[in-house]
Amino acid sequence: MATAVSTPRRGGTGGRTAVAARARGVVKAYGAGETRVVALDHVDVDIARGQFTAIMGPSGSGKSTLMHCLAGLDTVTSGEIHLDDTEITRLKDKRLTQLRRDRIGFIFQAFNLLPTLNAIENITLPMDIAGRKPDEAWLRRVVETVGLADRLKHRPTQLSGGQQQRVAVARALAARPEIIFGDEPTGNLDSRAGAEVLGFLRTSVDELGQTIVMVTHDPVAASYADRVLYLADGRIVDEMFRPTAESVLDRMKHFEARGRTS
Ligand SMILES: Nc1ncnc2c1ncn2[C@@H]1O[C@H](COP(=O)(O)OP(=O)(O)OP(=O)(O)O)[C@@H](O)[C@H]1O
Repeated sequence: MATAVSTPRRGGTGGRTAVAARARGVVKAYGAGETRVVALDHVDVDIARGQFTAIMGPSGSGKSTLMHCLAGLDTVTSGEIHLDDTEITRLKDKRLTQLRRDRIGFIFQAFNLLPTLNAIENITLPMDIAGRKPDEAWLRRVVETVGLADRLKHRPTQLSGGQQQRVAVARALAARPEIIFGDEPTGNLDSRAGAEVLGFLRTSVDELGQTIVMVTHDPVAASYADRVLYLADGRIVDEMFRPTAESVLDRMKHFEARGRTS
């Protein structure tokens, strides 16, 4: 398959499009001449609002590049990316920085917490920097959703890895971004702590209406998503809805076997 798109429509989404982000004809090439690498090769994709989407594929297939382009962290070589009605591929640096700050949340493999700040200070830091006052009721709900209510005064070193990543999840959720991007958010966690964080991401989609896009290698992590996109050689080659760990693993084996015979 060449595309993973749906028709944008409105209604029941508070006036926003039902597609939170979309890519059309996106090409991303690094280098030039003999060292040119095409990381994304004409990718078309729609990311549905209020859904949890996982991006999978072999190492080097373009997962991180796609996430970075969708999130405005990297520029595209050609093609368009829209966040709701904003074409981010047209924005100058300053506007793009503002857009990332105001409309997008990030969770990375490294928790990226400031060691001198306690949990609640880390959670509200991006809003403090932006000069925005947190919505207290929302903040309480987020903190309760990720199970941190009794850990708010703890510094990162006083928290387990799983708890630190929950702080990072709460930090991403606190500003109510339109979309959260996660790059292997459970990559540094043991399976129990990883399951907890994934459970909270799932809850934030189901109960808080959050839109999440997550890059992962892990079929168990992908099984928390509503939809899995498969990349190979910079193209979207398949997608799966309502995945289970078994069905994702089966699909991965299929691609690996095909990769060996092609
Ligand atoms: N800054 C860069 N300069 C040159 N090539 C790059 C750069 N970033 C990525 N690439 C290349 O683009 C391709 C896609 O890389 P990308 O990191 O998106 O893959 P990935 O699927 O996320 O891989 P992994 O699972 O190993 O993290 C790879 O061939 C990679 O070597």
